[in-house]
Parts: sequence; structure tokens; C-alpha cells
Amino acid sequence: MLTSIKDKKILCCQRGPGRALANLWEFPGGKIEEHETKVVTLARELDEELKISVDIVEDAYDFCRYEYDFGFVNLTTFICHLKYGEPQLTEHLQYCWLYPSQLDQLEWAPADVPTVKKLMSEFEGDL
Ligand SMILES: Nc1nc2c([nH]c(=O)n2[C@H]2C[C@H](O)[C@@H](COP(=O)(O)OP(=O)(O)OP(=O)(O)O)O2)c(=O)[nH]1
Repeated sequence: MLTSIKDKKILCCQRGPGRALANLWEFPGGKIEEHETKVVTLARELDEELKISVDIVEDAYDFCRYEYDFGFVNLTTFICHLKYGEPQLTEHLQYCWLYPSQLDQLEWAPADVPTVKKLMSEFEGDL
């Protein structure tokens, strides 16, 4: 999960069509490759998919395990601050910055729902 220091919003990304979890919203990130730590994976995925770099503010803010029809996903969410710039879309359909209280306006990937609820209850206004 990515937050902007400037206006305390969360970066939400919409997955593309024609793939697993098509058109649902997610936090940017991705799968751990062999021999990677989670921190290395996060930096690689954010660079690859959005061309951004971040500072980690909270390591493992939340953890959820969810069984999809294609297998299990173990989702660890980090709170990060965007260092500078704006994301450049390379694979997502679109992105938006929302306050925690606005997160339920989007249709999230099922594995994200507990984390979205946690964010909404812990940060009622901004972060
Ligand atoms: N990055 C990210 N992935 C999520 C979230 N919620 C959720 O269920 N997922 C799922 C989608 C994918 O199955 C998996 C993340 O893998 P990925 O982003 O590296 O891979 P992908 O499905 O986009 O593409 P592929 O490499 O499997 O073709 O976790 C989330 O909030 N962020």
C-alpha cells in the first residue's frame, strides 16, 4: 500500500481485463520471486509496474491469506510513502488516490477486503 505524504491518500490500482481478478482494484505490488525478500520484491514490482520508488513506513501492516480458484494468495501489506513523482501506468487500467474513508467506493480483489476494512476503521479521515 502506498501513501502520499502530501495529502495522506492511498494509491489504488485497477487490474487490467482478460486476466485473473480482471478489473478489480488492488494495492500495487506482486509475487515474490525465488530468493527475494519481501522488501526487494516490493521495490522491484513498484519500479516495474508504476516506475516509482518508496520509503517503507510500516513493515507488514497487515497479512491476509485467501483461496482463489487459481490458488492461495498470501497478501502482506506494507505502508509506504511515495518518494516523488506520480505513477506511470504500464499494466494497470487506471489508478486513483483515495482517503481511507473512501476505499469502499471501489470493488477490491477479495484478498484485500480485510485490509481495506482495517484501514477504514483505523484511519477514519486521513492517515
Ligand atoms: N499486487 C497485488 N496483488 C494482489 C492483491 N490482491 C490480490 O488478491 N492479489 C493477487 C493478484 C495476483 O494473483 C497476485 C499478485 O501477483 P502479481 O501481481 O505478481 O501477478 P499478476 O496476477 O498480476 O500476473 P501474473 O504474473 O500472475 O501473470 O496476488 C493486491 O492488493 N496487490
